[in-house]
Amino acid sequence: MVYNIKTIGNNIDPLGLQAFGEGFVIDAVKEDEADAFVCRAQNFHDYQFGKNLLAIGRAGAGFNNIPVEQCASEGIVVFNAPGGNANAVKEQVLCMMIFGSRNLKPANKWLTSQKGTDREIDLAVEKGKKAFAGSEIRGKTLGIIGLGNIGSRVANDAANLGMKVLGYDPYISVERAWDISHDVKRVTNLDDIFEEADYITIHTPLTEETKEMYGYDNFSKMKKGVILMNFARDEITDKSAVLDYIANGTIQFFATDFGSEQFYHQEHIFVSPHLGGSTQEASLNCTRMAARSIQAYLQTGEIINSVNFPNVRQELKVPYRITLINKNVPNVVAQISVAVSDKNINISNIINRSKGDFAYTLIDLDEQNESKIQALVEHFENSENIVRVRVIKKWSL
Ligand SMILES: NC(=O)c1ccc[n+]([C@@H]2O[C@H](COP(=O)([O-])OP(=O)(O)OC[C@H]3O[C@@H](n4cnc5c(N)ncnc54)[C@H](O)[C@@H]3O)[C@@H](O)[C@H]2O)c1
Ligand SMILES: O=C(O)CC[C@@H](O)C(=O)O
Repeated sequence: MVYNIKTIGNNIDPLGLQAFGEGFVIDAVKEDEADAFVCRAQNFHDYQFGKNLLAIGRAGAGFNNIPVEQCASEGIVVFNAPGGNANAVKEQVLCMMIFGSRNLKPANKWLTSQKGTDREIDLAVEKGKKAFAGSEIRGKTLGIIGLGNIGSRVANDAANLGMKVLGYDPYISVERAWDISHDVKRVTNLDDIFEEADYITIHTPLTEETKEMYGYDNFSKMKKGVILMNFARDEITDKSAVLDYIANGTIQFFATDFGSEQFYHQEHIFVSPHLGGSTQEASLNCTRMAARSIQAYLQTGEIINSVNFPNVRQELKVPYRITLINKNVPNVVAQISVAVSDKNINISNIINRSKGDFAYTLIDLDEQNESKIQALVEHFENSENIVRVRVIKKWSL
């Protein structure tokens, strides 16, 4: 069995794609014939997915560019690469804190406007540089909103650099909480971040809840001279509020990874072109993670790192495995079991896990007879609550 993978956009790491290995062909077919896509930040809202498409691998963390619920309803499993670019973003955030504190942007602008011989410039520098004397991050308070893969790494490293770190994340996973240094103080009220922090960095996904969440209301609680960073998503901060609070001196420096004309050529703003997660290492990690998830899903039906279906892992030991994407409605598992026994087939193992309106069912069958399996597949294909049926044959019996 050969699977066709289509890369979307031209920023997919070729070395990372090698993780697909044998049994996969890259970019040999058109988008509507592919079994799976590997993509980065391309927008798939309003995109018409092909009927054959089984999976999308997002070689990155944020998946707000993909309509994941629509994908679930069309039987498409969406994977991301959690943590694959977290170190890259963390490093840029640490860089921005220091870059902002040391006034390097206005200092560089002032210096490069000086004319004359080197001696004359040197005299001007020594006379004028005090206007740009900055402050150190050691001993200051950093507030982090979102303590996931990126936020937790920023928290630990900032604590190691001598900062007092406050973290806010009402949905933090237990696993992630274990990774965070005891020196990081967890706060349960967002106001504590805005009232106490000298530096604030946001690392939450863009959701209905977080869209423009950070604006006038929070900023009115900030101390004067705060350095604010948004390396999460453009829409998370209210742009007018950012500009107004820069104008009144509350925000001393704003670093964002998302371009907007309103932010260009502003002394107190540094805009980077969505570079936080764009290092060679991160691109390789993320592509490799997306490729491995797709590979496992297509070849074995296992789900690892999906954002629209639960994780399902089960070693493939039987001749035939059937996987179903079904509506999460009562009685489906019973109907599936009855259908299998009606064909006089024995179930070796069945796993059914739901997420939202859809569920994934993996059925391992103690059966070698291909025509019996085919009849069962046809039954499932005609079942109203089942949106995707796949049959996976163990390679070597
Ligand atoms: N600039 C870049 O290149 C770049 C790179 C990677 C990720 N990102 C963005 O950063 C986001 C975070 O990435 P990550 O890898 O840390 O993701 P993650 O899923 O590991 O962590 C997100 C954290 O945010 C928390 N959270 C969710 N809603 C929250 C809320 N309302 N308030 C506080 N915390 C909340 C979650 O509980 C989770 O712990 C991504 O969703 C993506 O949008 C940007
Ligand atoms: O793919 C990219 O270049 C951006 C990645 C980043 O925004 C992410 O959410 O992982």
